[in-house]
Amino acid sequence: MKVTGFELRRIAMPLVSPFRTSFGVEHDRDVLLVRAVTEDGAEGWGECVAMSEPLYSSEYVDGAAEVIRRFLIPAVLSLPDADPYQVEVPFAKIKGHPMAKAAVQTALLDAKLRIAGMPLAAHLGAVRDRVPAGVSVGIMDSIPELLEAVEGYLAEGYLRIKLKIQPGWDVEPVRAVRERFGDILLQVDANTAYTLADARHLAKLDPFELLLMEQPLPEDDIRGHAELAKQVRTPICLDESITSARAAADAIALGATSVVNIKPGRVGGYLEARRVHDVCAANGVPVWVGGMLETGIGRAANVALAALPGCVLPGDTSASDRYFRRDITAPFVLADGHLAVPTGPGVGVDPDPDALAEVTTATEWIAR
Ligand SMILES: O=C(O)CCC(=O)N[C@@H](C(=O)O)c1ccccc1
Repeated sequence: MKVTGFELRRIAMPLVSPFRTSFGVEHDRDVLLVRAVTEDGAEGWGECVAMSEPLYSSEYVDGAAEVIRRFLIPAVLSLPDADPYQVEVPFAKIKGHPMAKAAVQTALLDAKLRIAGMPLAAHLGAVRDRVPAGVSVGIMDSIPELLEAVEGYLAEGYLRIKLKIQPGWDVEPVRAVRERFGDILLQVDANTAYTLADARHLAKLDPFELLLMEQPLPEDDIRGHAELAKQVRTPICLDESITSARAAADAIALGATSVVNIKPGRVGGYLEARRVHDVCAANGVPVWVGGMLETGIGRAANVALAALPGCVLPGDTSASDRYFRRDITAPFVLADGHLAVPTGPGVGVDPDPDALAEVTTATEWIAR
């Protein structure tokens, strides 16, 4: 597949409500989209999930744009065949920047699959035509406000609730939700906010029968998570720590995780995400697909990934209106608590030109 060039397009997507985590509050998304254009006029889209600031991981959107512009696109254009599998060779020589790499690789994968007329879900090995939807609920100013938000999401049909937690907002909110809503599927996400010294406190979550406790400790504290797993009954799920299939194998072998959140942007793309899925499946470790507040482009690809056999828990694949008043693609809409897996070639959705124009803040074309 010959690529004539790439478009880097920045869009500003206001969130329907502020989204607060242990590392900050998001009011809008400054998203970088990558569009690959091939010689015969086909195109493919990739969404970079890096946030505006390096708070979830070391990447941030301006930095990702620079790495894509200076290093990743030249690496692709230097290849005789801009194949998404083959770009992993020159990309491996560039250290880090998985979200930037994922955006470029996904644009190439989308183009290749559109040309072949193959849906991404089929290419990845999907076994379902719809996936159960979970929803992520941010840290709130009060417990009544939290209960109102959870009640609304359950009324919409979400099948799993994930509560963001941090020191000072953990046991009480979980207790309140469990007492109010009974035995719903419920889990928590700490985004690295605790240390091993908090083990006894985190064990206070055990009576609430949570599905999992996500990333309680810093992303590089694998030993700490293995130690914590011996002190709490709630299953540990890693997110930020799982940067590759090898990292997943190591964390599993060391007893640091018993569930894995797969995020393609965090591991460098959907091809490595499938490898993480396969390593976890080989070890009997359940996985689910996390989210980074994606637009319909990234959301479509995540829903395809969530249809793989090992994805046995509802993911953070929520409906578009969880975050956006108007998505740049046809909105993903909850149906009986599920999202339909796109059936079109590639990621299976296209940006609506008018919606895209409305939110575009910058665009640049980078050619051979
Ligand atoms: O539904 C979604 O897309 C968001 C799910 C979610 O909570 N993402 C969290 C996370 O740490 O997993 C996040 C929020 C903000 C920024 C980055 C990540």
